[in-house]
Amino acid sequence: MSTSEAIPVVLVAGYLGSGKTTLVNHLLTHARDHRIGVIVNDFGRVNVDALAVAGQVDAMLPMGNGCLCCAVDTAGLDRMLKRLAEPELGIDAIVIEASGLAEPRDLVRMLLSSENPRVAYGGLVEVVDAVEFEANRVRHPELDEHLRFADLVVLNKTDRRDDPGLVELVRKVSEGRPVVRSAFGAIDPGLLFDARERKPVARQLSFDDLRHSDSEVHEHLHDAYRSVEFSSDTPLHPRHLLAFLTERPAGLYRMKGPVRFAVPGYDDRFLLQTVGPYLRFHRSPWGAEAPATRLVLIGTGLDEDDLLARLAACAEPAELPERAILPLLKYCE
Ligand SMILES: Nc1nc2c(ncn2[C@@H]2O[C@H](COP(=O)(O)OP(=O)(O)OP(=O)(O)O)[C@@H](O)[C@H]2O)c(=O)[nH]1
Repeated sequence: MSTSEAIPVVLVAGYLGSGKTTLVNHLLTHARDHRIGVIVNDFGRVNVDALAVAGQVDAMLPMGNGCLCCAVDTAGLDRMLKRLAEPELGIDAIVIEASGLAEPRDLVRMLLSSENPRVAYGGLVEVVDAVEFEANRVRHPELDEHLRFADLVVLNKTDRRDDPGLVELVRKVSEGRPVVRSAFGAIDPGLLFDARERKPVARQLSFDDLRHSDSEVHEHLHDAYRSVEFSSDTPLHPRHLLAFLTERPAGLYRMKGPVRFAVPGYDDRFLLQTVGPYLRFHRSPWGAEAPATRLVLIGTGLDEDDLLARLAACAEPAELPERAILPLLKYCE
């Protein structure tokens, strides 16, 4: 299996009672054509309650909707990832629900150090209780740091408190992380990951798909996040693209798509994937696909015109020497 097909592993963290299980269950029940594997990193306490998983550690249950659930302790994480990533399971994404007391950094570190080529870091989602936000910050000052470490913040329980000032505060504390509001964890799975191979990339993230899929989720979508598409037949200058990627706008959560460069010897398909600050390219031949850059950018508060103009400015029709691409190769798998 090529790394371009690596399964994203999304970590869902957040303080006790913030709504992590509710969000995970929402993802499972709104999976549409995604197949999601769930790992409850809960140090013994199984709490995927809405799915009635009354298992013991390492239990793995095939669910009616095609999902798999299991519970695992930290030591077993790698083993569970390996099992869930078996190609015959056809899993599109793996979601790990951290214990409310877990240190998200440890989980991220563990994931990034995984040597399993079938899985890839898919982002740290920090769930925040809108009602208890200020009180929890006082009781647990480390929560501020968790927010700064997150790739995406889900401000949950907005049915009980929906305050624009709070969104601003969360954005400030998290130092500009993308923030989406939710009630009962109702975020669109398409924000976190794509369905693999069953649909062409161009459709995976289209608003039309989302519009016609689920009205409840859809209601949150417009103000929750947006996707911006950029395409160019003209090759991009690797250094200019890297400069863009280094200065990604704060609200940009993830980015994906093939990139074309005009560097002799490097005219392959460079599949770009970013989540938060993480960035990688997977290089492979174009095959039957027409060489062109086609990127989808997903985030909150994105300035589409600015993004498109900055990406268009990366176009460089002239052939470039090898040294132009060298700095980018360290992000290649
Ligand atoms: N009103 C309201 N209640 C919510 C929302 N999301 C979750 N809850 C409730 O809040 C409680 C805690 O939700 P969970 O999803 O179990 O939270 P958790 O973060 O998994 O909790 P721990 O596993 O204990 O850390 C449950 O009673 C949920 O039904 C929401 O958006 N609005």
